[in-house]
Formats: sequence, C-alpha cells, structure tokens
Amino acid sequence: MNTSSDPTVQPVPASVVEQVDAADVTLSNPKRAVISLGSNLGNRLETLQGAVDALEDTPGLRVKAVSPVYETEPWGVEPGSQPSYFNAVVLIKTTLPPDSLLERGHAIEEAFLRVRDERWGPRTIDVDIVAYQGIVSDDPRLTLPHPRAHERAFVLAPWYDIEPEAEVPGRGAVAELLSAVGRTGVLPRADLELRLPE
Ligand SMILES: Nc1ncnc2c1ncn2[C@@H]1O[C@H](COP(=O)(O)OP(=O)(O)OP(=O)(O)O)[C@@H](O)[C@H]1O
Ligand SMILES: Nc1nc2c(c(=O)[nH]1)N=C(CO)CN2
Repeated sequence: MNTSSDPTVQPVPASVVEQVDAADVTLSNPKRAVISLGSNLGNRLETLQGAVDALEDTPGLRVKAVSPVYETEPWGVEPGSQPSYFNAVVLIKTTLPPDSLLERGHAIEEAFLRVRDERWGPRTIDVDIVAYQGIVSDDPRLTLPHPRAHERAFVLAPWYDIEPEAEVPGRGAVAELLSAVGRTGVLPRADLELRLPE
C-alpha cells in the first residue's frame, strides 16, 4: 500500500521519530559512558544493585558491564568519621545525551532517598558520570571526565577490572593512574557480587 496517498495514515512528526530512536539504543548510534556508584548508608549492596537495575530500566540505556564490589575508606573526609563505602563501576551504552544521563542519575539518587547536605557527606547512593564517550568539558553542572575520578582509587580499581585498557580522557591510562594513587583503603569484596541485568 502506498501510505503517502492514504488519508487515514498520518505522517509521523520528526520529533516523535527522534523519541522512538532515543528509546532504543539499538536504533541509533549509542554512546559509551562510565558510571561510578557509591553507597555508605543503609543496605549498601542492595542499593548498588537497585541503582544498576534502575540504570538498565532507563529507556535508551543498556548496562554492558558491572565491576566487582569494593569496600572503601571514605575519601576526602576525616578518617573514621563515616561508615565505609561499597563502590562499583558500570559501563553503559546510551542514546541519552550527557545532560539527560546526569538527570537520570539524580533521579536514581532521589529514588534511594539520598540527602544532600554536607559536601562528601554520607549517602545512600551516589551516581557519578565518570566519562561520556571521549568528551572533555569543564561545565560545573557536568564536568567530563569527572574532575576527581583520576585521583580516586575507588573509581579506578573497579573500572580497571572491567576495562583494563581504558583511558580517562585528557588524564591518561586508568592502569597508570591507579598505580600512581595506589590501592590503600580499597578492598575487593570477592564474597559479594552485583548482577548484570539480563
Ligand atoms: N561528572 C559528573 N557527574 C556527576 N555530577 C557532576 C559531574 N560533574 C559535575 N557534577 C555536578 O556536581 C554536583 C554535585 O554532585 P554530588 O552531590 O554527587 O557531589 P559529590 O558526590 O558529593 O562529590 P564529588 O563531585 O566529588 O563526587 C551535581 O549536582 C552535578 O551537577
Ligand atoms: N570511598 C569513597 N569515598 C567517597 C565517595 C565514594 O563513593 N567512595 N564518594 C564521595 C563523593 O562522591 C566522597 N568520598
């Protein structure tokens, strides 16, 4: 049937076509991104798994790899002032642009009742965008790569496990950055595991 001559078939507006494409990463040119997850309040493992599942449930986003879980000393605060963190890194493919991915990360944090009060305060969940494709940007709303990722063993160690050849754009190889910062206070928890959503 020639639909263009059928008055009952309406042409699909371009904006709708774009939405449909954005809803399925298999349809259009997905980008790679690296997400860091951290939790030091409540049931830390359950929360990390919930965040992985929530990422996978996002239209236009697929989780491609999930790192081992690390138990880590709180970084950037007085030693002993906070519970230890569970940290993991997730590799995704997505058709969401960076600002929508950031928004989705904030929505996941809200869903897990993250309270924002003090800087680097304890939290049920932290969702950081470590890198998005090779983009380098110093926009404070979304700095890429994450401005402190290259100095955080709790990001570099799990990322290295699932992508040993990875680079932090503009900073160098994850392997070398990890050697430079060391693994002190970052312990693999081989007894724990996050599931890669099916
Ligand atoms: N790459 C990024 N990933 C996530 N948030 C970012 C990024 N770059 C800038 N931001 C901005 O940082 C703001 C504060 O984020 P957040 O409260 O998660 O910081 P934090 O986790 O306490 O500290 P840190 O940024 O050192 O990890 C966010 O509202 C966001 O706009
Ligand atoms: N070990 C550890 N320390 C932190 C973490 C984190 O995820 N793990 N996140 C912070 C703010 O993003 C500050 N300090």
